[in-house]
This record gives sequence, C-alpha cells and structure tokens, in this order.
Amino acid sequence: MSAPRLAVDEVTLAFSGLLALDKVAFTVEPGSIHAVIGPNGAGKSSLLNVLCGIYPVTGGRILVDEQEVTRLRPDRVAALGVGRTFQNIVVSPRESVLDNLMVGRHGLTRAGLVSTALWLGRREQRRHEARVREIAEFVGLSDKLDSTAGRLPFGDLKRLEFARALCLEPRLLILDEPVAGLNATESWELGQLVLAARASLDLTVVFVEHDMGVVMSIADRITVLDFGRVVAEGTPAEVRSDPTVVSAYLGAPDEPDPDESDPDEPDPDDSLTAETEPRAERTSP
Ligand SMILES: Nc1ncnc2c1ncn2[C@@H]1O[C@H](COP(=O)(O)OP(=O)(O)OP(=O)(O)O)[C@@H](O)[C@H]1O
Repeated sequence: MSAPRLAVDEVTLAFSGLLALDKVAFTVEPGSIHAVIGPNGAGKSSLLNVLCGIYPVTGGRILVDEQEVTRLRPDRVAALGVGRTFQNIVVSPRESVLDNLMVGRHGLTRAGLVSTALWLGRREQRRHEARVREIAEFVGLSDKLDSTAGRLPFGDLKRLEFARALCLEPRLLILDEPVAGLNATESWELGQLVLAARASLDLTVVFVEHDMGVVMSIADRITVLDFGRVVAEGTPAEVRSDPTVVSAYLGAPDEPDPDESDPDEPDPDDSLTAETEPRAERTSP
C-alpha cells in the first residue's frame, strides 16, 4: 500500500470550554513530510492525539485517503496504518530492545497485544523477528537488540521509539517531538533517518518539533499553530519569512555565516530559534 494523503478538515477540539483546536484545516500530500510547529500550548500534541483517535474531536473531519477516521478508536486508526511516537518515551524499560520492537508488531498479528508472548506459530514469529531485525539495522540498533531498554542511552531510546513505530509498518507516521532532548548531532542523524524512512518505506510523515534546524531541513511543508488556530502554512522558506510566524514563534533570522563549511549538513544552531518557554495562560482563544 502506498503513502496516503491526510486531510484535516476544520477540526475543533474543546476541553471544557477551552478550544485546544479551532477549525484546524490542512492537507498532507502522499509521501510528504509535514511539520506542525507553534509555541507551547498551541495545540500541537492535541492535534496529534486527534489524528490517532486518542482524543475524540468536537467537530470537523479527518481523512486518511478516502477513509474517514474521525471517530475511530486508536486501535482502529492504527490498524489503518497510522503509527506514532509520543513526546514522553514509552518503552518497557525492563524488556530487551528486541522485545520492545516485537511489541510494536502486535497490531499486525491476529493475536493482539495481550498474547504477544503466545503468538501464533513459530514460523510467523520468525517472520516478525526477521523484520524487526531489519528495522533495528535501519535505525542503527542491531547491536543493541539484547540490551535492556532501560539501560540505553537517551539517543538510543529515541531511536527505539522511532523503530517501534516503524514496526507497525505504518503508511502514515506521526512523530511527537522526535528529536527533543537530543544533541545537535543526534538530532541531525534522526532527521536523516526520517528522510530515509520516508524514501525507503513509502511513508507520509507528520511531525511536531521545536528544533527548527530539523524542521527546516526535513519538512516539505509546515503548518504553524497558535492558540489552537492555523496562523501560517507553507514551505520552510515561506514560513521562516512570514512576519506573523517570526513575531509569534521564531526569532529574527541572523546574518548568514560566510564560513559555513558543509552546506548539506544543517547548522545545529539554526538561525531561527523557536520559543519553547511556557506561555502565560491564554485569556481568549
Ligand atoms: N487533556 C487535557 N485536558 C485539558 N486541557 C488540555 C488537555 N490537553 C491539552 N490541554 C490544553 O490544550 C491546549 C493545547 O495543549 P497542547 O498540549 O496540545 O499544546 P502543545 O502545542 O502540544 O504544547 P507543547 O509544545 O508544550 O507540547 C493547552 O492550553 C493545554 O493546557
């Protein structure tokens, strides 16, 4: 199955009076990488949660290709090929890397999560394990498969989260702050992995990220949220020069560095800096 189109159509999400999302609308073209950015509290995680069926929308529609997923349960959305990672790493710290990745396969089996350990026949288990090993190799974790997940360095944990989402064989991959907490080199490497996964696995990718170096270097298009509303949308070049975005979220661009040595590798200290401090409580949506 090929990479799907995602359509977010006037989606609204209210939490007892607070509009976390206010008629949010955008389209993600098949095979593209789409970033969602905005200040803290803008509604980015809420958006990812409605895309995955974790939060039921208050209004509007979400379509993956022609399939409306708006009111499907998270497991039904996942079964349609929507995989995701979470802002806070969710792995089983006492299990091995291999077992954590095998759990990522449960949605593809008839047995389901409860009986992951009792799965079907040995042949199917071997088939899943072979695929897990390929994915571990792809993300650079093949020599850590027997390690206990809780003992991994943070950079490997982020790769494990990413790999586990890939183990679902998603068509639409949703990443919540994939490089948060990583250093500049690790962030750049994970960004390159997202690009490689899109190319080799034929994925559509939606991700939330505060690291503007990564956003600007891997996103095809960017949607900017503020107070639950779309305030800008466009290519990285369009968004970084949009005065509304610059004043609401991005700092002013610096002068270009004439000594920049490798134009292919993004400067970890990208000239745009995102506001990541907590914002004052909103007064009106
Ligand atoms: N479960 C919830 N119950 C009530 N309010 C919520 C809930 N989840 C989010 N909110 C509120 O919805 C608004 C949007 O929050 P959300 O977490 O989506 O923002 P965000 O852009 O992801 O922020 P951050 O960058 O800090 O992760 C905030 O005002 C938040 O307090």
